[in-house]
Amino acid sequence: MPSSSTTALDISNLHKRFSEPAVNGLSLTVQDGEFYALLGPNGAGKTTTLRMVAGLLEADSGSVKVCGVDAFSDPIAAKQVLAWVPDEPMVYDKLTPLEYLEFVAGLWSMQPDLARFKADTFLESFGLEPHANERCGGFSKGMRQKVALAGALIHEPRLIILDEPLTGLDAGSARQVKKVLSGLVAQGVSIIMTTHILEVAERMADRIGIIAGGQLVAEGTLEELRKQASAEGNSLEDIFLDIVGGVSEGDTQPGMANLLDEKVA
Ligand SMILES: Nc1ncnc2c1ncn2[C@@H]1O[C@H](COP(=O)(O)OP(=O)(O)OP(=O)(O)O)[C@@H](O)[C@H]1O
Repeated sequence: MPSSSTTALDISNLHKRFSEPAVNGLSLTVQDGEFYALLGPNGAGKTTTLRMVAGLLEADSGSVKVCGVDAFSDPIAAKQVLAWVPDEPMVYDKLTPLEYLEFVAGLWSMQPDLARFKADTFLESFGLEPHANERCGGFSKGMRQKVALAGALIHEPRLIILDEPLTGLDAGSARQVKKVLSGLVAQGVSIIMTTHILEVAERMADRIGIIAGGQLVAEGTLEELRKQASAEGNSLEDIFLDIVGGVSEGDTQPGMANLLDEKVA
């Protein structure tokens, strides 16, 4: 059972190697009700870390605790308190959003009345109400993303793990998703999210962790990061580029420059 610990996520000395080390002794914590943004250049190990936390990839060593539950020795209990939303979410084309959400709620053995209430609430929050009874097969990528996100949130997880949740969303959809996430954090839910949209991390995150080469190279509030960086400017972009340098790992392209072109509402 989850403990009453105030730590929603406790990652300690996590390692994962493919042909090269992808995650190399990473440790970080996310407190209850905290919004934590995980930043890093391409190939830094962000997705690999989150996949291990979500129980989708076996770690070589280290430990992960989700709301006090050891995710490696008790993965089912850990999965009950977390939500995982990958960057390419999957929904069933032949189901309508309402059917999909009721199906997912059924997998969690939720009471039908509560499931319907939660489904209606999310469909409204994500502007999907008018499409509640249309099949997902005809939906745009952004609409499918919002349906998948609603499905991941319906069982009232205490820790939400999001990998690039805003990629591919238009400004209006991004705003809807950000509003839902902020509302959940205000209720005490914890979020760890990867993003290349630094403006989102700057605006939404309580704390920001920067990883490079599979290791946490900086962490703190925006103010704390400002003090750690020697950047002349003081935007998160300046701090980020100062800390990780301007070049992505294994990449000859300028680091975040192309990604920073993405703008959100
Ligand atoms: N299944 C895999 N098999 C082999 N190598 C992998 C696998 N998954 C990830 N890697 C490698 O591990 C390293 C970290 O990848 P990861 O996807 O975690 O980075 P990331 O920080 O999420 O990058 P991005 O910002 O581009 O999504 C990369 O070098 C990647 O090529």
